[in-house]
Amino acid sequence: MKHAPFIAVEGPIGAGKTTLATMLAEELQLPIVKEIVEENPFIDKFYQSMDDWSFQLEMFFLCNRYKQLKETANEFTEKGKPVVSDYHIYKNLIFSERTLKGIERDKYRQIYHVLTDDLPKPNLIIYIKADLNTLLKRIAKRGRAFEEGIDQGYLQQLIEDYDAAMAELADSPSKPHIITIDGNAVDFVENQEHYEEISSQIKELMI
Ligand SMILES: Nc1ncnc2c1ncn2[C@@H]1O[C@H](COP(=O)(O)OP(=O)(O)OP(=O)(O)O)[C@@H](O)[C@H]1O
Ligand SMILES: Nc1nc(=O)c2ncn([C@H]3C[C@H](O)[C@@H](CO)O3)c2[nH]1
Repeated sequence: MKHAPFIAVEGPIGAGKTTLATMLAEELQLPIVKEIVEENPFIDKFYQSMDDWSFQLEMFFLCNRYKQLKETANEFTEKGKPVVSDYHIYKNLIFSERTLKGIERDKYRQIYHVLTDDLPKPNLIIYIKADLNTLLKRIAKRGRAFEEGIDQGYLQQLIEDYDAAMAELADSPSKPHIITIDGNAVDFVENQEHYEEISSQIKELMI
């Protein structure tokens, strides 16, 4: 890898991004950038009524991530220091293209590009793929109240959107290296060998 690794762990809701990103940051002694969840003032309302709250929610995520990634650039990537994150900024487009419609979607897309085009982009993505059953089990295990009645059609659609997005990212100008993990079969939480298999692939790329 030519530059210091900027590692993003990605995958649909409940795939295990924060869990894996945290494990990697601990083992590799890297700083971690984590998504803001609990302080989000729109997330409950969004899950109760997506049509009414999508724009506010997507803008909130975008502004937060923009701020975090500006700080990440200043503190780490522009200084050639490695960092791991439990998201890729591109997830804003993955979600917003699904949740927004018409003029709001067009406006959001424009704002997204204005804000993010010059942000640093990860050069290594760990993509955790998982099917609907696995995600539903993990979401239930985590037990966040606002995700209790999550629409299965929405989740399935996001699974497919994520696959398409990873193909787009692979072709994007930042040309990230993408490691895809079968999140149904690989259990990096309970199985140490499974975890080491992932971390050794990353360590090899960091040499
Ligand atoms: N490989 C795994 N095997 C079993 N349980 C897992 C695995 N990965 C994650 N979990 C559990 O699944 C739940 C969801 O994991 P986590 O919060 O890391 O997902 P996430 O992808 O970051 O979610 P979100 O999209 O909501 O940010 C947690 O309870 C976590 O302990
Ligand atoms: N609509 C929408 N847009 C996003 O950019 C986005 N990022 C995360 N999420 C949802 C998934 C989890 O429920 C919860 C925590 O990740 O928030 C999002 N929802």
